[in-house]
Amino acid sequence: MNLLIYKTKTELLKDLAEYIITIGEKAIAENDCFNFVLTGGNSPKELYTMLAMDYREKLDWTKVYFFIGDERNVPPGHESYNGLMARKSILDPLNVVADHVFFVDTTQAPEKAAIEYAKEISTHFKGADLSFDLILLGMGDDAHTASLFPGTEVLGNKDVTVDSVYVEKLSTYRITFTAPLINKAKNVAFLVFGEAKAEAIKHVIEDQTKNPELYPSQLVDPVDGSLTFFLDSDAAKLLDN
Ligand SMILES: O=C1O[C@H](COP(=O)(O)O)[C@@H](O)[C@H](O)[C@H]1O
Repeated sequence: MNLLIYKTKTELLKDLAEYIITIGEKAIAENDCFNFVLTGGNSPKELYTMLAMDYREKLDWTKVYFFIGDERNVPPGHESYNGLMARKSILDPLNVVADHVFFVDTTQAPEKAAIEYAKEISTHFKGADLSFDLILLGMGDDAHTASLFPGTEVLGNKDVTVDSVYVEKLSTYRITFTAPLINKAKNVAFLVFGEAKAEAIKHVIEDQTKNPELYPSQLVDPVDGSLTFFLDSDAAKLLDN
């Protein structure tokens, strides 16, 4: 596990953008494409805008395939739809073509949407291992990541797939990568900033006895890949070192 702590969010985002470009270049050099999973929520918006503006000449974006690690069960045009945020902040500004974007079809029932999304991913990987080049993750202040929320059934899903989950405290369904699918990735990076996440991050990184039912981000532990936490000093303020 790599732990990177930055004084400011701006320094963090710049370094994370460069890390993404490095991984993208390597993937394209090796396989002629970069399979990149985006995180949702608020935290990545500035990063995505930065990639689309300041890094548009730094990578061959026509070779990138974009996925989303979790989705809210709202129509695709809804302001809470993670894919819409991605569209506005990075995909449209980079003129990414439709067949390089894999988003969850929430016009279907959540169970069906999850099954269809898993199928689309499998088809894209043409029967090979479902190992993304990079999965970017955020984390909520309750230590959820993707839509792996505390106390939910999906935490026990051992399949390398996409699942639907009812999140009681939000009274809604979500569609999410399972932990085993995340853990297949070649690289996983957490983007976490702000004081509100300090306590959760302390549990996720430092707890000797893991309790993923309470802190689901503890489930993230790539089998063969790298795991890097990009934190600002506020999110890292309760860490021992
Ligand atoms: O609901 C979600 O929350 C997490 C964290 O979001 P943030 O707004 O605190 O950055 C996010 O990683 C996930 O993709 C999203 O659906």
